[in-house]
Amino acid sequence: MLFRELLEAVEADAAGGDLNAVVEGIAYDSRQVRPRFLFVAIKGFRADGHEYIGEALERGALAVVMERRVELPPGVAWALVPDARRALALLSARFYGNPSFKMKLIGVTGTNGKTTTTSLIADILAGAGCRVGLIGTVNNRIGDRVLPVKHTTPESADLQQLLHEMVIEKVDACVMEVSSHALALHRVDGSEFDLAVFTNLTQDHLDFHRDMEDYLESKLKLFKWLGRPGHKREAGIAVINADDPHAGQFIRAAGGTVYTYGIKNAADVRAESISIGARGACFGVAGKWGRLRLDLRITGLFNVYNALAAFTASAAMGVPAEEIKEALEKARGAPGRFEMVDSGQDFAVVVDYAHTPDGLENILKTARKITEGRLITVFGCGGDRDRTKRPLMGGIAARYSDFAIITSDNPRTEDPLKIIKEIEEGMKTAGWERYVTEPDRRKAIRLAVEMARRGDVVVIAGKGHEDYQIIGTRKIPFNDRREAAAALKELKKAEN
Ligand SMILES: CC(=O)N[C@H]1[C@@H](OP(=O)(O)OP(=O)(O)OC[C@H]2O[C@@H](n3ccc(=O)[nH]c3=O)[C@H](O)[C@@H]2O)O[C@H](CO)[C@@H](O)[C@@H]1O[C@H](C)C(=O)N[C@@H](C)C(=O)N[C@H](CCC(=O)O)C(=O)O
Ligand SMILES: Nc1ncnc2c1ncn2[C@@H]1O[C@H](COP(=O)(O)OP(=O)(O)OP(=O)(O)O)[C@@H](O)[C@H]1O
Ligand SMILES: N[C@H](CCC[C@H](N)C(=O)O)C(=O)O
Ligand SMILES: [Mg+2]
Repeated sequence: MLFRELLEAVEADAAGGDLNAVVEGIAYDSRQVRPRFLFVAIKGFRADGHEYIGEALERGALAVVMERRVELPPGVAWALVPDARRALALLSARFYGNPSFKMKLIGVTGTNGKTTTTSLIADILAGAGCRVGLIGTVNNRIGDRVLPVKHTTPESADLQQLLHEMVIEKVDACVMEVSSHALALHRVDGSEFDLAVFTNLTQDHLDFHRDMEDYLESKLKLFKWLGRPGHKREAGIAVINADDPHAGQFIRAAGGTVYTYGIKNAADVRAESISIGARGACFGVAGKWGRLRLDLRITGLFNVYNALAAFTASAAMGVPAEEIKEALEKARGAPGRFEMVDSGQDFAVVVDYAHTPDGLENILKTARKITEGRLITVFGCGGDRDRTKRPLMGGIAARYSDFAIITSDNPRTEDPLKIIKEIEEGMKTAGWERYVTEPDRRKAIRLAVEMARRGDVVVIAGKGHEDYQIIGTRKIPFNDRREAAAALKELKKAEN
């Protein structure tokens, strides 16, 4: 595509060089530049893409989009833009032919429940005969083809390329997780959503967002876009959790049609007569789309919310209630979310991805309901992430567990012992002493399994599906489910 045609997608302050240059690809990282590419220079948190323009040109870039003027060899096409991340998104959308216009695009945002809810919606739409794309934390999928992920929500250029591949592969609907980072950093600008779901807003990411207000503002963006004049889908749909204290703000922000779901407050779709069992949740759904009973294979009150969100979104898109029921009752949810590790032992071992105060509270409340003996919690907190959630999670573990083992999550570049100490503060504030610390996650899991007796429940929280542990800048293979299974196997050997 000609550079000048691409530029129609952005409001450039100035442009020059060979505007008729034919751009064959777009890169935001100099190391990914190939001959005849456009390089977009982003001033990041750690590095400044403008410093890498030289390297991009050496690799064959023929055009550069930048926020500040950098001397370029004559002839190289260029444009100056006020916000390079936004420009990257709009240029990429145009380069790939605005793929989001060619399918139904469903975005799910919220602190917790995005992966689970997107996977449920994807199952329902696939059951209804759609070819489905999925974008999120665990993996990206085009139909049955599974692709690896770097982020929950990809950088805009990667996202547009992926959506373009989905168009080629005749995807009817793409369901994607939209993280607050993505909204704040313009990764989904240029993607137009038909439907947006809000799950909940609780504390997380205060390392990145100034405060909760700033976190909320970024999530609201997804809803402000819906159904606005000029938006290609003037009839956008918003699906909102009526029980979240921020529901009103989302409802007011949303354009298009709003549907709410909930358990406590008045809502268009409500769950009633809920029973939470070890192997699943069972409840009635009543409201706008009639009345039916759901017998799910996933459990916990939070999964009742996720299922309600998926139900409401799919019903609003026209999937018949009976088809939704069939798909939801078969669904296994996302891997590493309340996943039981069962080797025939007489206590339960649950691996879960809870890594926020609210997530941990929910999972432990659910675990409590199925615990006859003691609830033993193994958890840590990620390094280089929101520090203020550490003592809160310590306090929550203290409130719901009979015993806790504080260990390492992904310490990244922080000192694991320092992270553990910050978690411990929460236990100390609660005046609770029934815990030990064990920075080696493998040993911590073994210890929990060795301690467990008949009727106990061991919850291993924080890493869920992750198959690695990030220590320093190294990513080493590590898998909670496999570690728990290995610990159980050893226990059996020792008993025989
Ligand atoms: C906080 C955050 O989201 N940071 C993202 C941001 O990084 P940054 O601004 O620090 O980038 P930088 O390293 O300063 O580099 C600036 C620019 O120079 C370029 N560069 C750099 C080096 C070089 O040799 N050449 C070059 O061109 C880089 O490609 C980049 O374009 O832009 C980068 C390029 O897209 C992202 O990779 C990076 O994600 C980092 C790695 C990250 O960990 N993000 C996490 C927190 C995240 O996004 N998480 C959310 C989910 C959270 C949740 O829901 O729980 C997600 O959506 O995954
Ligand atoms: N609706 C919910 N409300 C509160 N907690 C939830 C909810 N759904 C799931 N959880 C908890 O949060 C954990 C993460 O769930 P899930 O992966 O679906 O969320 P996510 O929003 O995709 O997380 P991430 O931001 O890391 O991508 C689960 O393992 C569970 O402990
Ligand atoms: N998307 C979240 C995942 C956190 C998972 C947890 N295991 C951790 O590493 O903190 C993040 O990047 O903050
Ligand atoms: Mg997720």
